[in-house]
Amino acid sequence: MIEVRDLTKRFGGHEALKGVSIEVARGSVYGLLGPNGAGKTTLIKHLVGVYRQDAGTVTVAGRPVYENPDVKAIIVYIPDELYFFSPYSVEEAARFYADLYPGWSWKRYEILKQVFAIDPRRRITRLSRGMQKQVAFWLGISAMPQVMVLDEPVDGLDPIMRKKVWSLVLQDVAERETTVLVSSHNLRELEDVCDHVGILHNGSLLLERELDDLKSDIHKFQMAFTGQIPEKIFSSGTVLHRQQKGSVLQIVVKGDKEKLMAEARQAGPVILDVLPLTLEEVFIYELGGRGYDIQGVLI
Ligand SMILES: Nc1ncnc2c1ncn2[C@@H]1O[C@H](COP(=O)(O)OP(=O)(O)OP(=O)(O)O)[C@@H](O)[C@H]1O
Repeated sequence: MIEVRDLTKRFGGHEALKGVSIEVARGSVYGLLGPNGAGKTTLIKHLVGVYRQDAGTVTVAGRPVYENPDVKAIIVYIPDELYFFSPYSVEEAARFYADLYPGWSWKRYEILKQVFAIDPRRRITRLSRGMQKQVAFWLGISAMPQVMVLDEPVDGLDPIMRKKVWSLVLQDVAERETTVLVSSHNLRELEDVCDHVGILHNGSLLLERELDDLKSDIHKFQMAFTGQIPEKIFSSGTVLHRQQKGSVLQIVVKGDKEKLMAEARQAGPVILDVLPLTLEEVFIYELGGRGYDIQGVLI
């Protein structure tokens, strides 16, 4: 649904994107992670047709986005810094959206009134930042888009509203196969909602993976030994991390779980556990193994 190929963007002498390629299939949620200045917003602004690329291609539903109103009519963009026309009430903004988006549903708008509980006669610019974000989702979801592009979407929302907003978006993904690209600094926020993630750093994609895969081929073994801890336990996988405390060994290995389990048993531990890994740990070990200090890349 979303296809970005070798995207390059320069601002004066600064190369903000250096040949980035990503693909987001219909009905999936792609998380774009990266520290400040990595290029997330720049990439997003290409996806929604604000910027024209210096090189590469950017297509949504098979068509270029830049200067293409037909494609823009299927995309809802919720930016980090919201902008609303100052005299508009929620109701007036809804009428504006209804004209802009062919898929707009007044029925949905009415249903979502109960969720957001904001008086639609209120002028949007007089609402708090978090309430303005809620209005952006209220209108965005009512527009029935095929694609949602969300830049730091839940920043400024309280925890209950974060959950509500994500559940509405994910419901749309499940029922209407909406395609979502979401940017964030926060790995934990994305862990529960994305099925793919990409890490952008200094204008390049460091890593791009399917979450299930990412978690399924890295394993953390905890073993306790009565005697000497063997130097080498695994011969089939790649050891990403090893920590020994007294008689307990924690070892993070990439490889086939069954084979690794057999090798671990062979070493003769008195206790053997496979511990669950968070996405953050997976990234720490994956990128650490490639010479990156993840702490400097993500929070
Ligand atoms: N309009 C612009 N003119 C000049 N430089 C820009 C412009 N927009 C972005 N940049 C530069 O491009 C780089 C990427 O910026 P971008 O806003 O895409 O990062 P980001 O990953 O979204 O960061 P953040 O997490 O802080 O929002 C930065 O070095 C930034 O200074």
